[in-house]
Amino acid sequence: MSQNTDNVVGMQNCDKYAREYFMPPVTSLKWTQKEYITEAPMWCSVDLRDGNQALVVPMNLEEKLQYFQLLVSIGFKEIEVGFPAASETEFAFLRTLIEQDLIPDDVTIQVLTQSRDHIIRKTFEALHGAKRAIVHLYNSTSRAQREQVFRKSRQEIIDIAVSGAELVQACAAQTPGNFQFQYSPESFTGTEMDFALDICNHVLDVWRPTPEHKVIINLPATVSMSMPHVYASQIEFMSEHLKHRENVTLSVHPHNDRGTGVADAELGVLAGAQRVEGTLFGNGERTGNVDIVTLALNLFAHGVNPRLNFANLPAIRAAYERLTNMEVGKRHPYAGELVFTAFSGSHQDAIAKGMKWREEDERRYWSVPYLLIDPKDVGRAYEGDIIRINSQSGKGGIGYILEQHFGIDLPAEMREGLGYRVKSVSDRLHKELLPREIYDIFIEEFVNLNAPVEFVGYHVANQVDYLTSVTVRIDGCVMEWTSTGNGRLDAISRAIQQNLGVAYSNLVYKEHAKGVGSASQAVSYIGITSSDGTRHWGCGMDADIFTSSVKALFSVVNKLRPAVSDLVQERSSAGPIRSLYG
Ligand SMILES: CC(=O)SCCNC(=O)CCNC(=O)[C@H](O)C(C)(C)COP(=O)(O)OP(=O)(O)OC[C@H]1O[C@@H](n2cnc3c(N)ncnc32)[C@H](O)[C@@H]1OP(=O)(O)O
Ligand SMILES: CC(C)C(=O)C(=O)O
Repeated sequence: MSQNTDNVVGMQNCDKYAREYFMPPVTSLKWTQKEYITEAPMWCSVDLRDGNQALVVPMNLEEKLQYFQLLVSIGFKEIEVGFPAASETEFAFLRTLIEQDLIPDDVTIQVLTQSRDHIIRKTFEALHGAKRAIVHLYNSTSRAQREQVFRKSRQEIIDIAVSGAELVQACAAQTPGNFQFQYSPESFTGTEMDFALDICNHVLDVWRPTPEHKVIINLPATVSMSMPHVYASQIEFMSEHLKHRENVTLSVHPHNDRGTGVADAELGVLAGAQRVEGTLFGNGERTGNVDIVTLALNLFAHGVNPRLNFANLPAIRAAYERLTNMEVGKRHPYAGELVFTAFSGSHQDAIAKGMKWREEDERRYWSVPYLLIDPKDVGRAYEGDIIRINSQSGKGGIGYILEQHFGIDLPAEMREGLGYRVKSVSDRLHKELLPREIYDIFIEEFVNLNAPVEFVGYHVANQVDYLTSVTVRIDGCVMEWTSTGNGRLDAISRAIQQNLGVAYSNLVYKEHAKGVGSASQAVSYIGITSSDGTRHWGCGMDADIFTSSVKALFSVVNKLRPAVSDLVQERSSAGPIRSLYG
């Protein structure tokens, strides 16, 4: 349903934009029948060229060398290393790679050149002795570039491409090294499809690819102009009509002007592209090139081996940021600081339960709610990365933090009270709470509470009716209370109720160990229901398991405040609380 926007002012000049792209004359769109990409495409990193040419300060020689090593370590087999005719640094970098034999045998370098004689000749000068290199020739083909920049007819633009292709071929024949050829009709997305096809076929007719010497035809979304399905249709059209198709490697090179670089690349591959050019984290001109990290990990998340290694993504990101001086956004897919983090309560609850469900049987496919992939697979830790706590958080997440960081496995009922307490602290302070701060709130609110009634010790006189005396200190006075019960804890509980005059029921108990070996502690939780029907919880920690439960009992009794404080005051003035030493 369209909205009436007549009264929305400010953007009426949208009518100056036409859609300067060209839908191909297709009758069938085979790519629409495919559900997902079943195999990783060939990847070509263009970080050191397209990425580098977009930096405020392009990388120096040493930085380019380090970046090259980074790309090799990730597993790129094709790397566009630069535009050797552009600058001394670019030229020297290529010479260094070749002369110092820094290119692994399974890696092919690629260089870009305009279709201009002196630029092509300079490029081959730089390539002298390259073991394997792709020479990437381009000229602009879009209607806008033909009319405004080159002011040439279609035929004249074809002539630029063909003469460049011929010179590349001639230079390759005279230059020591092994060379493969690539052609890009630059600004392809603004080019009429019949013309894009025509110019590529002219270049292919010059290079005449064979199975041994395939040619790469690279169809760039130099500027992304259409919705991704149009780009996919363009790729499929080219794929189906290019000459020598069986000896052509079809490549895509999406930019991200419309924020759809990843979609363009994925649909382009569905539509027949066998190769993708892009950069780490999408660095590149304007809004960048397509992000290969995202593409690769999207495949990974579909159970397809991306054949690039991002198992230590934080280290790759750090190297990228250091060398390019660019920043990866906090919500950048897979790599951003916050992309595996849930602050909100219902997400945290589902994640914590989902993680447990999978821990029970690791053969289960990963389907943890809200987490597309297992953060550990890209080098992220669960601790500190997944669940973080602020005023939007809930008991599930808070319980998860205490369990993961401190081995505290709270009873479900107890989580709620702590949850509200932690949220309110975060809300009041208007900040995220770190695990240690949450633990401190837990300790302060629930653990080994000893005021107004301090537990000092206990003695069990017999095991028949569990005659037990418990020593306490109130307001500096030490006293001993005695009672029987159907167990030691019950006897102590009765002693407390009789001597303090409090009444509670439904005592529930849970305990577990925390830590291992001599440092291990017993952690006990006790819940009671006071006479007004409210549930209260306390926790005790001690090296001795029974002592921890007594401490838990005293903690919860002390939490009955103000009731207990009042009773203590009343009773001590009336005298029935007998002091031993006071
Ligand atoms: C979409 C892309 O990313 S394409 C890659 C872009 N990258 C770069 O440009 C970075 C490296 N470039 C450079 O350092 C410089 O541009 C150089 C060294 C290559 C060339 O420098 P210059 O000749 O001084 O300048 P410039 O690039 O502006 O040249 C413009 C001329 O080349 C022509 N031209 C531009 N691209 C091409 C091309 N691919 N093929 C043929 N001619 C071209 C223009 O029409 C213009 O012609 P004119 O002189 O008749 O007006
Ligand atoms: C040279 C070409 C492939 C390019 O970088 C682009 O069109 O974006």
